[in-house]
Amino acid sequence: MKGAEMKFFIDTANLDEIAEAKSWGCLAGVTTNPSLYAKTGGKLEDFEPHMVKIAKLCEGLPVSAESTAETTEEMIAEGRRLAALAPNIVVKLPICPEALAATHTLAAEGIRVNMTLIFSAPQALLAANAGARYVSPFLGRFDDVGEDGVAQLADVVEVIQNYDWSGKNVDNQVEIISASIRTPYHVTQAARLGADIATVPFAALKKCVQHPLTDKGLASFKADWEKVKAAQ
Ligand SMILES: O=C(CO)[C@@H](O)[C@H](O)[C@H](O)[C@H](O)COP(=O)(O)O
Repeated sequence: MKGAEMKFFIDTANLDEIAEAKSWGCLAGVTTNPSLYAKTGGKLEDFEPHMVKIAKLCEGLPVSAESTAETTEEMIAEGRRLAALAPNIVVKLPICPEALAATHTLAAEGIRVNMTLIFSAPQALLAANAGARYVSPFLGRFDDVGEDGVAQLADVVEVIQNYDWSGKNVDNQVEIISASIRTPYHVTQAARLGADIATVPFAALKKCVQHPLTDKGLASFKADWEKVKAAQ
């Protein structure tokens, strides 16, 4: 089923970047991961309070907080703890057998799970069947190894949109978050394929706003307006 729009999430744990992107009026969510949290310079004990800050800043919007647990039991415990931090926290788990089992339990409790590190359609199908609310296929990392990330995303979009996921999670739907987005080209391709969401790092988001011809056009509008003013 096609979504009403393609939503923009920001892929960062940096509060200033999130606040600025939110001020643009087109932000629909936030995704974070351990590497993005590490980039903020945050300490281990500040991780959960930091996620609460993001969740408050983006009240009502889904904010993915990633678990670093390794066993199913630990993932369930951490998932419950993260989900209890704020109503808009989505528990992010990397696909593996332990995480599928944890997703099944968490989804049955009404907790939203975003299954990440998806690199194939079967992985996405397994995640959705286990109860994931979101699946996150990666684009850029395919390009890094000389493969076609867009073609892989096309497979994921097609197979997920082939089915009705009612009864699998609390919202009865699975949304595809295109992740590892590096460029405006990736955003265009994600939208062309009908992915529900593109989660975009702040630098790439800014590149999506800019275009050299926009800058050129603006400069000439300004110059011409100065001429109008000077002629008064
Ligand atoms: O999985 C999600 C969103 O659900 C992302 O946060 C994901 O972790 C990131 O897009 C990637 O890890 C970023 O990867 P990259 O820019 O290093 O390729």
